[in-house]
Amino acid sequence: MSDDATPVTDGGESVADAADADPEDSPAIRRLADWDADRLSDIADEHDTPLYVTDLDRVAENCARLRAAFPDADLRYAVKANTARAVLEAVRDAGLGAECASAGEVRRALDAGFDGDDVDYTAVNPPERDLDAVVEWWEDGADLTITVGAADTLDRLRERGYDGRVCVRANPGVGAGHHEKVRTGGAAKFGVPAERVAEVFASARPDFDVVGLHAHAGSGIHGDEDLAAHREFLARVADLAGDVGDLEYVNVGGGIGVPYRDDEEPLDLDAVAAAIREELDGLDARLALEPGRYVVADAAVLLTRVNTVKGAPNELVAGVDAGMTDLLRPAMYDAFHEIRSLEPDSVDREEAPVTVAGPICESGDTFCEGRPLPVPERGDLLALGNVGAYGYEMASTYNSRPRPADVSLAGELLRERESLADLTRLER
Ligand SMILES: Cc1ncc(COP(=O)(O)O)c(C=O)c1O
Ligand SMILES: N[C@@H](CCCC[NH3+])C(=O)O
Repeated sequence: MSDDATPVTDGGESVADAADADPEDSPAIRRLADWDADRLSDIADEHDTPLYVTDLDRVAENCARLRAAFPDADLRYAVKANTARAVLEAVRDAGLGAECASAGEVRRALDAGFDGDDVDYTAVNPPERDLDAVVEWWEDGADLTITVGAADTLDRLRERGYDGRVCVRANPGVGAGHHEKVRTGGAAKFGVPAERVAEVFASARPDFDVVGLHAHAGSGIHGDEDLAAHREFLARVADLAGDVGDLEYVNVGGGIGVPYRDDEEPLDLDAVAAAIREELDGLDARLALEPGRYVVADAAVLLTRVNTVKGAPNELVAGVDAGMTDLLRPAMYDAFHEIRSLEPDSVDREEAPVTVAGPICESGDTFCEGRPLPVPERGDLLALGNVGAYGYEMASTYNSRPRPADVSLAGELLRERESLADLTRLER
């Protein structure tokens, strides 16, 4: 990496704000047990459940720790992880840019005040209307970068008269991440195959301002096996960057994982940074990263109330008012989320294996099966941890369930609860 690399956003006041969050003092992970049960209970009483509660200060702290570990890198928050405007503003104030997966995310980023030149649009098989919109905003002065993963996309940009900044996404053939469905590095739909990268760069250079090489291994990289795969990914990216040369930056994507279980240790960010530096050593280009999960995962909890308790002591089922429509990750990836009873007397209750299940008509609508928890009672308030990333964002209205509300820990309404009327608003 070049020594004169500079942060993507001017240091200025906003970076100082993130530094105010004091990365030294902020723990590497905020455990579910660290949330103030009384505060969460009050918020649930006021706003009802199911309810996301988001700690915007924690978002700033996470940004500050990233900045401390990668002082010279272009950091672009992957907006898809959590698009709440207040979250985007916290990230912007912390001095990070925005990485966007669609025209909709680009619009959200611009509306949240990101400068156009701090915005990347990662165009994966981009729909016509997304390209139309993004090129229009570029013509209107948003000097964004479009990350392109296919020669076809370059042609479609040429047809639209776009000659702005382009970053070419390579598929280095190796992926990493918490589940096969989120390992993008080797999946054919993403990026230009390694053997065609040089050719695509050569064809793009006369027509666009080609600024970078991009690759993304996958999401939720955590644990030794993943880190080893990520190393291999980085080595391949470095080779490709060496082959194409003359780059402003090499973007190694997102993917920094967080621990979801209480007994898992958080990643050592400095070690991750050192591995990246080692593998990319000698390249005359800035480093760019686009973390999503790391910024927001532990900044939110999902509150839900028990409405049904049934079953024999050894097969207790706690029926709750949140379901896979509010938090899809357990149903989709068998993802583990900690569950904590927020009832003051729960510490005095016996523990038993409990299945926590939602109101949806599928057996997959289960947050845990037979997990040791204090014996639940109807009306109990439960919290699910680490839901800030890909929690609310993957919520749906399946079974005609309105999406939940999202409230900041300070009590500000970030996203209203959907109403029954909202469910039919688009019908004609
Ligand atoms: C291109 C790209 N960049 C960044 C990210 C963010 O990943 P994560 O939230 O794991 O950091 C993703 C999601 O996997 C992605 O697809
Ligand atoms: N939605 C996934 C992450 C996908 C990342 C986007 N490429 C999850 O919840 O883990």
